[in-house]
Amino acid sequence: MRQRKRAPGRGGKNGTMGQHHLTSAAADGPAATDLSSLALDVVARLVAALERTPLVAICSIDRQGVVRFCNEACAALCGRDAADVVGRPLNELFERGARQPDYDALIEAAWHSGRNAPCGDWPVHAGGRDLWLQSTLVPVFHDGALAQVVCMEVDITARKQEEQALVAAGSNFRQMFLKSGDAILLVREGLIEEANPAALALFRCPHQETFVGRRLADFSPLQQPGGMLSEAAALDYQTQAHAQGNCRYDWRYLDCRGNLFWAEVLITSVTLDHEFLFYVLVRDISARKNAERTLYLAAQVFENSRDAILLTDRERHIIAINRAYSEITGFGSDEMLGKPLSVYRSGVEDDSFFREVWNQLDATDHWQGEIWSRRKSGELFPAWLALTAIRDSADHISNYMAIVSDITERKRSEEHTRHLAEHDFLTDLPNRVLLLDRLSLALSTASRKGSMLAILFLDLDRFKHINDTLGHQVGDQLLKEVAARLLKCVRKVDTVSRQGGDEFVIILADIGDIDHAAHVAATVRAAICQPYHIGTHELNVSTSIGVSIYPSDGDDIDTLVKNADIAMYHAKQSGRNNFQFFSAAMNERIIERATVENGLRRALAEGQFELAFEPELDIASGALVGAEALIRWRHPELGVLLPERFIPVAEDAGLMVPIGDWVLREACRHARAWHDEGHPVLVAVNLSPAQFVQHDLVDNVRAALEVSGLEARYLELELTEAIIMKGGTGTADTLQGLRALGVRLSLDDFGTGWSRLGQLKDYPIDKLKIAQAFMRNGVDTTIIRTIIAMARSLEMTVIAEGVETAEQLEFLRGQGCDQYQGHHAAAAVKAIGMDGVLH
Ligand SMILES: Nc1nc2c(ncn2[C@@H]2O[C@H](COP(=O)(O)OP(=O)(O)OP(=O)(O)O)[C@@H](O)[C@H]2O)c(=O)[nH]1
Repeated sequence: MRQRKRAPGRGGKNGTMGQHHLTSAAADGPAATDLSSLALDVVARLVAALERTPLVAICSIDRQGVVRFCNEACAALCGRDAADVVGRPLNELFERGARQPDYDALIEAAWHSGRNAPCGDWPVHAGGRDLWLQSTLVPVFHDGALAQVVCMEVDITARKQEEQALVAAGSNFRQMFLKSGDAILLVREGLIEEANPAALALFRCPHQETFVGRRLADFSPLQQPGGMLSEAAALDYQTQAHAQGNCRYDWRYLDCRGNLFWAEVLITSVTLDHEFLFYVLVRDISARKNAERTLYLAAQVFENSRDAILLTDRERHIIAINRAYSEITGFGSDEMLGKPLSVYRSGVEDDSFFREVWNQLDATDHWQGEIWSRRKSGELFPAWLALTAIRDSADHISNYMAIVSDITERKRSEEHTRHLAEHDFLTDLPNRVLLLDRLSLALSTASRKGSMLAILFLDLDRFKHINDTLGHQVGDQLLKEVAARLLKCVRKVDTVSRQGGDEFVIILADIGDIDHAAHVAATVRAAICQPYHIGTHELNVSTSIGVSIYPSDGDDIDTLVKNADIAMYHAKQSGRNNFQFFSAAMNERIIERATVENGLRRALAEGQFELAFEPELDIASGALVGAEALIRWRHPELGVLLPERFIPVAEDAGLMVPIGDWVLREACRHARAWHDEGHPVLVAVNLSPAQFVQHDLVDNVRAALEVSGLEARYLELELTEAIIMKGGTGTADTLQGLRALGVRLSLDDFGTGWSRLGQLKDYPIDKLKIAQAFMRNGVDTTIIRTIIAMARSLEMTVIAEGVETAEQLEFLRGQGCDQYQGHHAAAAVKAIGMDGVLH
């Protein structure tokens, strides 16, 4: 047995107390003498092992509780040398606090019973540390008597701490499990083992038992929204969780009341004692899913809307456009985003329009209306624009949304529908509805302007006969052709409508006088009478027309139409193929005009016109210097008619050119005859405006001179101021052309209409005729004086018309007037026997 030197302690005399004690115990025991040296050696080794074992702290105490032996581990546990431990009370080395009495009782029991005390865990303060010790008390006998109690202490502090930590952790997790807002389920071998209160609430299950023992798949619909079977999908996720430790996914569950809800699931795979568990965390995300769905739907609506949608920021800069916007306008996102909304205005509506729009939008958050929009190609299209202001949570406008609907088609179809409603299907003329509308407009315009309008009511004559003999189809074609002809007879401002059947109504807007209406009625009648070629048929048809005039025949629509209808009935009664005015007086006037017009044509052909001559005398010498040719119509029934009776009709009927031509030739012929008789007198011929606009006036004058053999200087052409005022370069050219022939030009009726006296000197005028008006009612001396002075300064001859008295003549003479004409001149000519010259 190896001996080790040890420092002497209070409890020992020579070195290691334990060795000494045990050795002595072995040497002193009754069996010691019997032990062989081998046995002694074994005991010694065991004692040494006990003394040095680090696992168990061993000490022994005497009946007073004082330590008599301790091994190295025990000394280390006390934080002292072994020598310092031996001799100290055990309770001083290992303080057991409140449980000390229990421990003391155990020791006492051991001493009394001589039996081992049960092993126990004790919290102990030793060596300055708090420890957990597992203590065992073993009584040791010596010579049959209980000599010591051996205390064996195993330091279990680390294990105890671990156990406590585990308990603490377990408690925390439990708390978390119970109080978690998320549903947590523990699944063992595919079956739910436990569910927390949040799970019960989420799945609306009344008890744990509803869950326990069931599969999670029992709380899912058969299929998930993606179409997969729930069971197969769940298995997939579990496999993933096994492989990766956990797996997160969205899932559609079915609660205990049969309602579906969305959840986010975190499934964690846990392995415990070779068993697989799933820790399933279920969080209700219905609200999020709904929001996602709403967002998704909003995005879908935005993108798939057939209307163009455009979003702007608060400053009205474009931040998004949808596909339809690009399709409708042709503008892509790259061209639109970031640009101000105003850049894409069509330009049709002005700034003030859009100011109003934005004012209303900012006030009420909405505006909608029709505008013109422009495509990238530049094409304009009608659009319905709906603007909405979008507000943030603080109620401030954060964005604007514009929805632009292309309403081109709608407009077109509305237009088409309206057209169908307002037009006659056969002729496409306005029908009665549109006619009344137009008539109402025309009437209010006429009433405002104080003008006249006419209504022509037409009905084809014996149209039924065509239908009956040739069939409706031919009748229809005829009606179409009639419509086309009617349109050609009127101006754009007039309206031609079909009332139905073979009746048509024409509105002639803003007519100057009833002659205009009569003229159109006559033109229409003539146009309808022209033969029609329909298929193989040549047809002749006539029409009867009734005319009413606003305001004289009525001032409202119904009266005017009714009266035109009555007038049309009269036309039918009067033998058809004619027109009648509603008012008898007008009818008479129109009939007279028609009679005159027809008579004029005959008069030209039959030579019923004559010329009378009014002499023109030189004031100074009293000599006959010329004669003005004046036309007369020797009417077979009415006798001699003065120009006032027939010239206006001739002008309207376009007869002034042939009549004027006749006058010109006849006057030249007369003048030449006077010359041949030895009277070199000048002849004056009035030109009408109609002649003046003729291109061949100069040629006609030349021809008249040539045919008659009259020298040009003896022909004087009288123009009116109106002719010169109306004329442009054409007038000046014609005047120059006439002047070049050598004829003289005089200005008739001077002083009544001339507004630009300055122009006078630009025209080759030889003579001014002071208007007769200045001679009537006494003499307007100022004007006559002015005209004479002006003629003088322009070196023109001046002649006064309508001179009736010697006083007038004297006045003119006093003013230096050159010539005169009128009754006084005629009388003078008679007196000197010259009147015969002019016949
Ligand atoms: N082809 C054709 N005929 C029509 C249409 N609408 C009405 N009619 C016929 O037009 C004819 C009109 O006849 P009326 O105006 O009454 O008599 P009319 O034969 O013209 O004789 P008067 O008017 O007295 O001169 C009738 O025979 C109708 O059947 C149509 O759309 N097409």
